[in-house]
Amino acid sequence: MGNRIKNITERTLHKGWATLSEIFFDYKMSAGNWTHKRRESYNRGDGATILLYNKEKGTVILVKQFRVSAYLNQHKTGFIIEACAGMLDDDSPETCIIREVEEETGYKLPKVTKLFDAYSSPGALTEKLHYFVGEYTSEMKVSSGGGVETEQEDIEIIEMPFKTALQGIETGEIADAKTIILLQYLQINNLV
Ligand SMILES: Nc1nc2c(ncn2[C@@H]2O[C@H](COP(=O)(O)OP(=O)(O)O[C@H]3O[C@H](CO)[C@@H](O)[C@H](O)[C@@H]3O)[C@@H](O)[C@H]2O)c(=O)[nH]1
Ligand SMILES: [Mg+2]
Repeated sequence: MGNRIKNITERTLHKGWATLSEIFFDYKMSAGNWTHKRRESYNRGDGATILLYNKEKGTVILVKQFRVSAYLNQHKTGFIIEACAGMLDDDSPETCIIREVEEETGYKLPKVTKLFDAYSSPGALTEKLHYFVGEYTSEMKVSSGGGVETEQEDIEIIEMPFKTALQGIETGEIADAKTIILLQYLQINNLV
């Protein structure tokens, strides 16, 4: 196919908590002619997410927090039920997710299993999300969780039957893409 992208330039439109950039590049169309494109791209770094499950109890642990973007886009309450997740900052995905699980849920996991990476929304975000699953037991609960207070996090921890979570996808109570992907991964692979 040859190189179809050249002359990429980037200009920062807004640098705040994350960075919104304007990207210009030359793009060779399938027909062979070159075009000039402009795209906006939002960069808040990469992240990691994990679904905690307990096979014996048939349960999963999810977290619930207010997400203003969903609230602005028709979610009834804005309180979204999600798999635990966090931004990598300078850590490896595995170190990040073990830290986030403890901060958000209070469980300290000795081991996690990496599944795959996926771009969260490649039309608009740079973000690549690293997906994990991990088995939890009650002995792994070391603190109350709930998030980091200095970061104003206010996270509710929800332990629920795996079947109830699957039903939540059908009813719309669970409406977060990474969470649906992970629940279906457990289902397809008969892990719970
Ligand atoms: N001040 C400020 N704080 C922010 C802003 N946006 C987020 N934060 C805060 O930054 C922290 C980020 O928390 P994390 O647990 O690291 O990330 P997350 O918000 O749960 O996001 C995770 O899931 C997302 C997918 O749903 C992923 O997009 C993301 O990469 C990460 O994995 C939270 O305290 C959040 O309130 C902002 O614009 N301003
Ligand atoms: Mg988080």
